[in-house]
Amino acid sequence: MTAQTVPDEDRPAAFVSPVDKPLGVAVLGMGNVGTEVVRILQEHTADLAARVGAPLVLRGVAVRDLAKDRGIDPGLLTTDVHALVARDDVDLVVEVLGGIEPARELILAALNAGKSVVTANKALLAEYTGELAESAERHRADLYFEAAVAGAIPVVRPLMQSLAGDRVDRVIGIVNGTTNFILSAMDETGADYAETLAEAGRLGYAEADPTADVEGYDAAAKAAILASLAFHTRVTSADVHREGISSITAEDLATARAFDCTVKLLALCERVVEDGTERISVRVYPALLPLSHPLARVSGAFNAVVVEAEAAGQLMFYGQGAGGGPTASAVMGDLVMAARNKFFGGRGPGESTYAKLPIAPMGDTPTRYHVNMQVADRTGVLSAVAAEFAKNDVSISTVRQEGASDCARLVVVTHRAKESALAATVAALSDLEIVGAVTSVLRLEGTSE
Ligand SMILES: NC(=O)C1=CN([C@@H]2O[C@H](COP(=O)(O)OP(=O)(O)OC[C@H]3O[C@@H](n4cnc5c(N)ncnc54)[C@H](O)[C@@H]3O)[C@@H](O)[C@H]2O)C=CC1
Ligand SMILES: N[C@@H](CC=O)C(=O)O
Ligand code: NA
Repeated sequence: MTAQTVPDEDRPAAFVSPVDKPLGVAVLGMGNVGTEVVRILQEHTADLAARVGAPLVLRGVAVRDLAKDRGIDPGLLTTDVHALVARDDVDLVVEVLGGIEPARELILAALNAGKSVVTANKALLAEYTGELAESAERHRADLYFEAAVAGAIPVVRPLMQSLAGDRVDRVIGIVNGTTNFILSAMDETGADYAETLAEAGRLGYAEADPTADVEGYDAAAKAAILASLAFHTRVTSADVHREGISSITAEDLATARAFDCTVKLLALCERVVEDGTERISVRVYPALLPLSHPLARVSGAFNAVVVEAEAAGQLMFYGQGAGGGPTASAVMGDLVMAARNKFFGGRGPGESTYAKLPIAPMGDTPTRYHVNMQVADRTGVLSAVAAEFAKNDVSISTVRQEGASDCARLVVVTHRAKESALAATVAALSDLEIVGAVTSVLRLEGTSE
């Protein structure tokens, strides 16, 4: 397939370039995402040229193994990733290698040479956006990363551009496809945790090291990116409270169902105003969600992000958040935008961190809780348990008891309380002679109480 140039007569007069120079693209990495990016670049050459205003020409693809048949001209493949980025005929770099190094130094090398970069690398962005954005700014290049959060779903661009004139108060999302795939399968079919995780790997959803998915690191990186954009404040992974799904049991899912809820791994980014002081809370954990909540119906590898803004109200973004094709769709959207900017001159909006809001410690974060306990079924148990909640100023919403004798199960659902108050309550309950064990504590999100 040959690159096509848009005829001048088909372009608005202001956009006719005197030099119809093609734009050179380097793709770094040919795994799940890179393979799809290369396919789209090669199969949709004419459409892309028309949308950019100039042909996009693939100059090379960095791989680790030259011998592997990848269905493209082997002359495009190279293991010398640094030399590929440095080529004079490369104007735009797509980084889909993953990991911190060499991705970081390659992106910096590209930006320092004035080349625009599109990356899907949330792990890198959640640590180094500051350094990368500064280099992009200094060298008048674009740094785009729609694919880094919720794959194909447009959420970075809406936060950065569409909502630039509004005030975002809250972002709550399911932003990890692998864990949503696992939790949905465990909930809907009682599927086995380990087998479902392996299937997520086969389908191209899981990270190279799936610990990043199941322990919440991937969602925490995405939460850091979302919070930075939403609150105009630099937030890194270290600022995010993180818990994964590896401790979620079939019993937790059954309890959730008994309360008309399900369990989802949520990323929550909130503006918290207390005594006139504004802070932000950014956290990732598995939580109960009422089945009536729109995020409760998001199943499989799908992602969804709900944004609440002062003037816009509630917005919901939904779609495929993982997999080679959906992620490549977001990469290609960014690539077309970055290429248009290169061709016509100008840049897209860059990082905005002017607000510099402080991060609220997790202990100060208020939410609701389901506290599951094993108790003795004796007179006075309920009042003793209730007294510990009251002592710590944690108000009880409902109590449910199942079973009898020494292995009765008590589930206490609270109203909103601070994490530190709940932790003190749980410690006190565990010391009570009538409480055998506090078997699980799950947060309850998405209710108005
Ligand atoms: N797979 C998905 O659903 C999504 C992935 N992402 C991100 O996209 C990036 C790529 O993800 P995948 O394609 O799934 O990963 P992958 O592991 O399938 O592909 C990465 C490829 O880069 C190659 N590579 C790594 N270092 C290299 C080096 N120094 N030189 C040459 N080749 C090198 C690897 O051999 C591998 O083929 C990651 O940052 C990931 O977090 C983002 C959103 C969704
Ligand atoms: N491993 C990630 C891939 C997309 O970001 C996920 O499962 O969501
Ligand atoms: Na996205």
